Amino acid sequence: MRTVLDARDVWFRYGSTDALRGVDLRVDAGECVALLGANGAGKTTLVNLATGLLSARHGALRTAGGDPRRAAVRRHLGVVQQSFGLPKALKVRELVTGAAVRCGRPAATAGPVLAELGLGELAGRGAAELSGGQQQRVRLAMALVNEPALLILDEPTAGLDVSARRHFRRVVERRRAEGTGVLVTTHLIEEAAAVADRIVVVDHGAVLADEPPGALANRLPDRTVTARTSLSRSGLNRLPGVISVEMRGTTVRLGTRAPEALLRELLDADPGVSDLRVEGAGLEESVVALTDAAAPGNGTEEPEVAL
Ligand SMILES: Nc1ncnc2c1ncn2[C@@H]1O[C@H](COP(=O)(O)OP(=O)(O)OP(=O)(O)O)[C@@H](O)[C@H]1O
Repeated sequence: MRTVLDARDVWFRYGSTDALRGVDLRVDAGECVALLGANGAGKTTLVNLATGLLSARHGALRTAGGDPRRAAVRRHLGVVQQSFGLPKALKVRELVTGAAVRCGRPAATAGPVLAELGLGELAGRGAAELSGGQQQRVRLAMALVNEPALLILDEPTAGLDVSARRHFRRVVERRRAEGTGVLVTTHLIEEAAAVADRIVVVDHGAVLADEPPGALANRLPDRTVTARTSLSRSGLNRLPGVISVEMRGTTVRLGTRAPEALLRELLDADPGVSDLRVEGAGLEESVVALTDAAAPGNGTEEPEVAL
Protein backbone atom coordinates (compact mmCIF):
# COMPACT_ATOMS: atom_id res chain seq x y z
CA MET A 1 0.00 0.00 0.00
CA ARG A 2 1.33 3.43 -0.98
CA THR A 3 1.78 5.82 1.95
CA VAL A 4 0.60 9.39 1.25
CA LEU A 5 1.43 10.87 4.67
CA ASP A 6 4.24 9.65 6.87
CA ALA A 7 5.13 11.63 10.01
CA ARG A 8 7.77 10.21 12.31
CA ASP A 9 8.68 11.51 15.74
CA VAL A 10 7.59 15.02 14.82
CA TRP A 11 8.18 17.81 17.33
CA PHE A 12 7.07 21.43 16.97
CA ARG A 13 7.34 24.35 19.37
CA TYR A 14 5.83 27.87 19.36
CA GLY A 15 8.10 29.92 21.63
CA SER A 16 8.05 27.94 24.88
CA THR A 17 4.92 25.86 24.00
CA ASP A 18 5.54 22.32 22.77
CA ALA A 19 2.61 21.96 20.35
CA LEU A 20 3.71 18.52 19.06
CA ARG A 21 5.74 16.04 21.08
CA GLY A 22 7.03 13.10 19.08
CA VAL A 23 4.01 12.48 16.85
CA ASP A 24 3.90 9.45 14.52
CA LEU A 25 1.13 9.47 11.93
CA ARG A 26 0.61 7.53 8.75
CA VAL A 27 -2.08 7.67 6.07
CA ASP A 28 -2.13 5.16 3.21
CA ALA A 29 -3.71 5.61 -0.21
CA GLY A 30 -7.47 5.05 -0.03
CA GLU A 31 -7.48 5.29 3.77
CA CYS A 32 -9.32 7.84 5.92
CA VAL A 33 -7.63 8.73 9.20
CA ALA A 34 -9.33 11.01 11.73
CA LEU A 35 -7.14 13.16 13.94
CA LEU A 36 -9.26 13.59 17.07
CA GLY A 37 -8.36 16.07 19.78
CA ALA A 38 -9.71 18.85 21.98
CA ASN A 39 -8.94 22.55 21.42
CA GLY A 40 -5.21 23.11 21.54
CA ALA A 41 -4.32 19.41 21.15
CA GLY A 42 -2.06 20.11 18.16
CA LYS A 43 -4.26 19.18 15.17
CA THR A 44 -3.87 22.40 13.20
CA THR A 45 -0.13 22.47 13.84
CA LEU A 46 0.18 18.99 12.33
CA VAL A 47 -1.96 20.02 9.36
CA ASN A 48 0.24 23.08 8.84
CA LEU A 49 3.32 20.86 8.84
CA ALA A 50 1.68 18.47 6.35
CA THR A 51 0.82 21.34 4.02
CA GLY A 52 4.31 22.81 4.21
CA LEU A 53 3.31 25.99 6.07
CA LEU A 54 5.50 25.07 9.05
CA SER A 55 8.73 23.09 9.40
CA ALA A 56 9.22 20.46 12.11
CA ARG A 57 11.78 21.24 14.80
CA HIS A 58 12.66 17.57 14.94
CA GLY A 59 11.54 14.45 13.07
CA ALA A 60 10.53 13.75 9.50
CA LEU A 61 7.31 14.41 7.64
CA ARG A 62 6.66 13.38 4.05
CA THR A 63 3.54 13.55 1.96
CA ALA A 64 2.91 11.95 -1.45
CA GLY A 65 5.91 12.86 -3.56
CA GLY A 66 8.21 14.04 -0.75
CA ASP A 67 8.72 17.15 1.38
CA PRO A 68 5.54 19.30 1.45
CA ARG A 69 7.63 22.47 1.79
CA ARG A 70 8.36 22.02 -1.94
CA ALA A 71 5.74 23.52 -4.27
CA ALA A 72 5.96 20.55 -6.65
CA VAL A 73 5.02 18.21 -3.79
CA ARG A 74 2.11 20.40 -2.65
CA ARG A 75 0.52 19.91 -6.07
CA HIS A 76 -0.41 16.41 -4.90
CA LEU A 77 -2.28 17.76 -1.88
CA GLY A 78 -5.84 18.98 -1.51
CA VAL A 79 -6.52 21.06 1.59
CA VAL A 80 -9.76 22.36 3.11
CA GLN A 81 -9.28 24.76 6.02
CA GLN A 82 -12.04 27.00 7.38
CA SER A 83 -9.51 29.70 8.13
CA PHE A 84 -8.62 29.84 4.44
CA GLY A 85 -10.59 32.92 3.27
CA LEU A 86 -11.81 32.96 -0.33
CA PRO A 87 -10.81 36.02 -2.38
CA LYS A 88 -14.10 37.91 -2.39
CA ALA A 89 -13.60 39.57 -5.78
CA LEU A 90 -13.47 36.26 -7.68
CA LYS A 91 -16.37 34.18 -8.93
CA VAL A 92 -16.81 30.51 -7.98
CA ARG A 93 -15.82 29.26 -11.45
CA GLU A 94 -12.68 31.43 -11.43
CA LEU A 95 -11.67 30.13 -8.02
CA VAL A 96 -11.97 26.47 -8.99
CA THR A 97 -10.45 26.96 -12.45
CA GLY A 98 -7.57 28.90 -10.89
CA ALA A 99 -6.93 26.06 -8.43
CA ALA A 100 -6.77 23.59 -11.34
CA VAL A 101 -4.42 25.69 -13.44
CA ARG A 102 -2.08 26.40 -10.50
CA CYS A 103 -1.63 22.63 -10.16
CA GLY A 104 -0.88 22.19 -13.87
CA ARG A 105 -4.32 20.84 -14.77
CA PRO A 106 -6.43 22.00 -17.73
CA ALA A 107 -9.02 24.66 -16.85
CA ALA A 108 -11.73 22.30 -18.13
CA THR A 109 -11.26 19.97 -15.14
CA ALA A 110 -13.19 22.52 -13.06
CA GLY A 111 -16.53 21.77 -14.80
CA PRO A 112 -17.11 18.20 -13.55
CA VAL A 113 -15.96 19.07 -10.02
CA LEU A 114 -18.33 22.06 -9.86
CA ALA A 115 -21.15 19.78 -11.00
CA GLU A 116 -20.24 17.04 -8.50
CA LEU A 117 -20.42 19.54 -5.64
CA GLY A 118 -23.69 21.07 -6.81
CA LEU A 119 -21.98 24.37 -7.57
CA GLY A 120 -22.99 24.56 -11.25
CA GLU A 121 -25.70 27.17 -10.66
CA LEU A 122 -23.47 29.21 -8.37
CA ALA A 123 -20.47 29.22 -10.73
CA GLY A 124 -21.07 32.83 -11.79
CA ARG A 125 -21.52 34.13 -8.23
CA GLY A 126 -18.90 36.05 -6.28
CA ALA A 127 -17.44 34.30 -3.24
CA ALA A 128 -18.73 37.15 -1.06
CA GLU A 129 -22.30 36.29 -2.07
CA LEU A 130 -22.15 32.70 -0.79
CA SER A 131 -23.36 31.22 2.51
CA GLY A 132 -20.83 29.61 4.85
CA GLY A 133 -21.86 26.12 3.69
CA GLN A 134 -21.58 27.09 0.02
CA GLN A 135 -18.13 28.57 0.64
CA GLN A 136 -17.09 25.29 2.23
CA ARG A 137 -18.23 23.42 -0.88
CA VAL A 138 -16.11 25.78 -3.00
CA ARG A 139 -13.09 25.05 -0.78
CA LEU A 140 -13.68 21.32 -1.29
CA ALA A 141 -14.00 21.80 -5.06
CA MET A 142 -10.69 23.72 -5.08
CA ALA A 143 -9.06 20.93 -3.06
CA LEU A 144 -10.36 18.14 -5.31
CA VAL A 145 -9.77 19.69 -8.73
CA ASN A 146 -6.13 18.51 -8.86
CA GLU A 147 -7.13 14.93 -7.98
CA PRO A 148 -4.95 14.95 -4.86
CA ALA A 149 -3.15 11.88 -3.56
CA LEU A 150 -3.77 13.23 -0.02
CA LEU A 151 -6.83 15.23 0.97
CA ILE A 152 -6.50 17.15 4.25
CA LEU A 153 -9.74 18.34 5.81
CA ASP A 154 -9.41 20.57 8.88
CA GLU A 155 -12.74 20.51 10.80
CA PRO A 156 -14.50 20.31 7.42
CA THR A 157 -18.10 19.98 8.51
CA ALA A 158 -18.12 22.59 11.30
CA GLY A 159 -21.10 24.85 10.66
CA LEU A 160 -22.66 22.60 8.00
CA ASP A 161 -26.21 21.31 8.38
CA VAL A 162 -26.98 17.59 8.40
CA SER A 163 -27.71 17.25 4.70
CA ALA A 164 -24.67 19.33 3.67
CA ARG A 165 -22.52 17.21 5.98
CA ARG A 166 -23.83 14.03 4.39
CA HIS A 167 -23.19 15.34 0.88
CA PHE A 168 -19.68 16.45 1.86
CA ARG A 169 -18.95 12.96 3.24
CA ARG A 170 -20.30 11.25 0.11
CA VAL A 171 -18.01 13.27 -2.14
CA VAL A 172 -15.00 12.48 0.06
CA GLU A 173 -15.98 8.81 0.19
CA ARG A 174 -16.03 8.63 -3.61
CA ARG A 175 -12.47 10.02 -3.84
CA ARG A 176 -11.29 7.63 -1.20
CA ALA A 177 -12.67 4.69 -3.15
CA GLU A 178 -10.55 5.95 -6.06
CA GLY A 179 -7.41 5.81 -3.91
CA THR A 180 -7.12 9.27 -2.33
CA GLY A 181 -5.82 9.19 1.25
CA VAL A 182 -7.79 11.42 3.63
CA LEU A 183 -6.72 13.08 6.88
CA VAL A 184 -9.62 14.73 8.68
CA THR A 185 -9.32 16.68 11.93
CA THR A 186 -12.19 16.88 14.36
CA HIS A 187 -13.01 17.26 18.03
CA LEU A 188 -16.16 15.14 17.67
CA ILE A 189 -15.87 11.43 18.47
CA GLU A 190 -19.03 10.65 16.49
CA GLU A 191 -17.67 12.43 13.43
CA ALA A 192 -14.38 10.55 13.64
CA ALA A 193 -16.13 7.21 14.09
CA ALA A 194 -18.47 7.89 11.18
CA VAL A 195 -15.81 8.60 8.58
CA ALA A 196 -12.51 7.03 9.56
CA ASP A 197 -10.75 3.68 9.12
CA ARG A 198 -8.48 4.72 11.97
CA ILE A 199 -8.79 7.30 14.72
CA VAL A 200 -5.66 8.95 16.05
CA VAL A 201 -6.34 10.65 19.39
CA VAL A 202 -4.02 13.54 20.21
CA ASP A 203 -3.75 15.43 23.47
CA HIS A 204 -1.23 18.09 24.48
CA GLY A 205 0.75 17.35 21.31
CA ALA A 206 1.11 13.60 21.83
CA VAL A 207 -0.66 10.60 20.29
CA LEU A 208 -2.71 8.72 22.92
CA ALA A 209 -4.26 6.11 20.61
CA ASP A 210 -4.17 5.02 16.98
CA GLU A 211 -6.85 2.41 16.34
CA PRO A 212 -9.87 1.50 14.20
CA PRO A 213 -13.06 3.15 15.55
CA GLY A 214 -14.58 -0.15 16.74
CA ALA A 215 -11.55 -1.14 18.80
CA LEU A 216 -11.25 2.34 20.29
CA ALA A 217 -14.96 2.60 21.15
CA ASN A 218 -14.70 -0.49 23.36
CA ARG A 219 -12.04 1.23 25.46
CA LEU A 220 -13.81 4.58 25.77
CA PRO A 221 -16.62 5.56 28.13
CA ASP A 222 -19.98 6.52 26.62
CA ARG A 223 -21.54 7.76 29.91
CA THR A 224 -20.32 9.75 32.87
CA VAL A 225 -21.51 9.33 36.42
CA THR A 226 -20.99 12.50 38.47
CA ALA A 227 -21.27 12.39 42.26
CA ARG A 228 -20.04 13.74 45.58
CA THR A 229 -18.28 10.99 47.47
CA SER A 230 -15.62 10.44 50.10
CA LEU A 231 -14.13 7.45 48.20
CA SER A 232 -10.48 7.75 47.21
CA ARG A 233 -9.23 7.63 43.62
CA SER A 234 -7.98 4.08 44.03
CA GLY A 235 -11.31 3.06 45.61
CA LEU A 236 -13.17 4.57 42.66
CA ASN A 237 -10.84 2.91 40.16
CA ARG A 238 -11.60 -0.47 41.72
CA LEU A 239 -15.38 -0.14 41.14
CA PRO A 240 -16.47 -2.52 38.36
CA GLY A 241 -17.21 -0.72 35.08
CA VAL A 242 -15.09 2.38 35.79
CA ILE A 243 -13.04 3.40 32.73
CA SER A 244 -11.89 6.88 33.78
CA VAL A 245 -11.76 8.90 36.99
CA GLU A 246 -11.59 12.68 37.29
CA MET A 247 -11.60 14.31 40.73
CA ARG A 248 -12.41 17.92 41.47
CA GLY A 249 -12.43 18.29 45.24
CA THR A 250 -15.14 15.95 46.54
CA THR A 251 -16.88 15.84 43.16
CA VAL A 252 -15.91 12.95 40.90
CA ARG A 253 -16.65 12.20 37.26
CA LEU A 254 -16.52 8.52 36.36
CA GLY A 255 -16.43 7.39 32.74
CA THR A 256 -18.20 4.08 32.11
CA ARG A 257 -20.05 1.93 29.60
CA ALA A 258 -22.28 0.41 32.30
CA PRO A 259 -23.79 3.30 34.30
CA GLU A 260 -26.59 1.34 36.05
CA ALA A 261 -24.27 -1.31 37.46
CA LEU A 262 -21.76 1.36 38.45
CA LEU A 263 -24.44 3.35 40.33
CA ARG A 264 -25.32 0.25 42.35
CA GLU A 265 -21.66 -0.40 43.20
CA LEU A 266 -21.09 3.24 44.10
CA LEU A 267 -24.07 3.32 46.48
CA ASP A 268 -22.88 0.07 48.09
CA ALA A 269 -19.33 1.35 48.54
CA ASP A 270 -20.37 4.78 49.85
CA PRO A 271 -23.90 5.06 51.30
CA GLY A 272 -23.20 8.78 51.84
CA VAL A 273 -22.85 9.48 48.13
CA SER A 274 -24.87 12.51 46.89
CA ASP A 275 -25.60 14.73 43.85
CA LEU A 276 -25.65 11.71 41.51
CA ARG A 277 -25.98 12.47 37.78
CA VAL A 278 -25.63 10.32 34.65
CA GLU A 279 -24.81 12.07 31.38
CA GLY A 280 -23.31 11.30 27.98
CA ALA A 281 -19.51 11.09 27.87
CA GLY A 282 -17.47 13.28 25.55
CA LEU A 283 -13.94 13.71 24.34
CA GLU A 284 -12.72 14.89 27.74
CA GLU A 285 -13.64 11.61 29.44
CA SER A 286 -12.11 9.65 26.55
CA VAL A 287 -8.83 11.50 26.89
CA VAL A 288 -8.81 10.82 30.65
CA ALA A 289 -9.51 7.14 29.98
CA LEU A 290 -6.68 6.88 27.46
CA THR A 291 -4.30 8.84 29.70
CA ASP A 292 -5.18 6.59 32.64
CA ALA A 293 -4.69 3.46 30.54
CA ALA A 294 -1.24 4.66 29.50
CA ALA A 295 -0.19 5.53 33.06
CA PRO A 296 1.88 3.11 35.15
CA GLY A 297 -0.30 0.79 37.24
CA ASN A 298 -3.21 1.23 34.82
CA GLY A 299 -4.50 4.30 36.63
CA THR A 300 -5.05 2.56 39.95
CA GLU A 301 -2.53 4.74 41.76
CA GLU A 302 -3.27 7.90 43.69
CA PRO A 303 -1.62 10.71 41.63
CA GLU A 304 -3.95 13.18 39.91
CA VAL A 305 -4.26 12.81 36.13
CA ALA A 306 -3.06 15.81 34.14
CA LEU A 307 -6.39 17.35 33.14
N1 LIG B 1 0.83 30.88 16.61
C1 LIG B 1 0.92 30.32 17.80
N2 LIG B 1 1.73 30.85 18.74
C2 LIG B 1 1.87 30.28 19.97
N3 LIG B 1 1.23 29.15 20.34
C3 LIG B 1 0.41 28.58 19.45
C4 LIG B 1 0.22 29.13 18.14
N4 LIG B 1 -0.66 28.33 17.47
C5 LIG B 1 -0.98 27.33 18.33
N5 LIG B 1 -0.35 27.48 19.50
C6 LIG B 1 -0.43 26.58 20.67
O1 LIG B 1 -0.02 25.28 20.22
C7 LIG B 1 -0.86 24.28 20.78
C8 LIG B 1 -1.52 23.48 19.67
O2 LIG B 1 -2.39 24.33 18.94
P1 LIG B 1 -3.19 23.85 17.65
O3 LIG B 1 -3.80 25.06 17.03
O4 LIG B 1 -2.32 23.01 16.80
O5 LIG B 1 -4.33 22.93 18.31
P2 LIG B 1 -5.67 22.36 17.67
O6 LIG B 1 -5.75 20.94 18.10
O7 LIG B 1 -5.72 22.63 16.22
O8 LIG B 1 -6.77 23.20 18.41
P3 LIG B 1 -8.22 23.70 17.88
O9 LIG B 1 -9.12 22.51 17.89
O10 LIG B 1 -8.60 24.70 18.94
O11 LIG B 1 -8.03 24.32 16.53
C9 LIG B 1 -1.82 25.01 21.70
O12 LIG B 1 -1.28 24.97 23.00
C10 LIG B 1 -1.84 26.43 21.17
O13 LIG B 1 -2.12 27.34 22.20
